[in-house]
Amino acid sequence: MSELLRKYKNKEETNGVKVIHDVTSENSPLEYVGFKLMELAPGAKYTQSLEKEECCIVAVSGQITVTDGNTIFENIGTRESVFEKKPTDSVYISNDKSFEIKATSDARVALCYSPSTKQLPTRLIKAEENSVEKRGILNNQRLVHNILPDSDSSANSLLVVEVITESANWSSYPPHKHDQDNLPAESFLEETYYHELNPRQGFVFQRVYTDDRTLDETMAVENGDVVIVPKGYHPVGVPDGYTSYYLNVMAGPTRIWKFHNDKDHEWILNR
Ligand SMILES: O=C(O)C[C@@H](O)[C@H](O)C(=O)CO
Repeated sequence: MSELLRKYKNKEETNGVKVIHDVTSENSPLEYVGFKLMELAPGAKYTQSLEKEECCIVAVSGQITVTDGNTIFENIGTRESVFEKKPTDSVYISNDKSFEIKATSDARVALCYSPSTKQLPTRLIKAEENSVEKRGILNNQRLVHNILPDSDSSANSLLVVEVITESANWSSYPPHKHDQDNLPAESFLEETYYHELNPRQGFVFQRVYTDDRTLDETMAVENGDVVIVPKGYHPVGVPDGYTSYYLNVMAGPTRIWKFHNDKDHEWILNR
């Protein structure tokens, strides 16, 4: 199996907390992006003391209460399923701070990390503050919820976005990459994809490839899987009958999303 694909595995529960995914710089090729996906039973608590990394806590589904020890955000999270197709609440916590998450219902929570040294204020990113975009035409249509876009200076490095792609459509398409630290032409951003499918037995295909094809992997991605994109183009194709959701975390040396389309496929934009 590809080293870029992390399968969903039903993990053992410790005090109501299941850590389903834990992508770190120690166990992946990523330097700038860390990603954790947890399932919490009602009443379960997860605490963490951040060192030199910032964290964006996304209430993927269900409700949670989050505190950094000073401020408390109670019962945040707006949906029971990502397929309600509405934005959710998130909390930004800066490096060298601690936080506690308490589930107030069954909850799925994403923790998005990136190295950081400059302290910034804790911030509740309310669902209604997400900018919502409809992108694409024909069979390339998707719905985007911008949680932490580069236009929002609440974070030092993290960029966080959700994408819903309808049945028989493509997203992250035409294929684009952001793996050269060469602004203003292109930025270097690593990326993770956390995928969900509706109905849940579905799958999508995600290809990760470079121009010279020294990296060229096409993965069958199922509900709950994570795909790691250290570099290269990374399009997603969704089969007929299934709706795709993914949560992207991006980070790199400069907090700008400046991508480069694969020239061979850019023509699809001009139909
Ligand atoms: O527009 C899309 O289809 C979503 C992608 O841009 C996705 O967020 C990504 O690949 C970011 O680099």
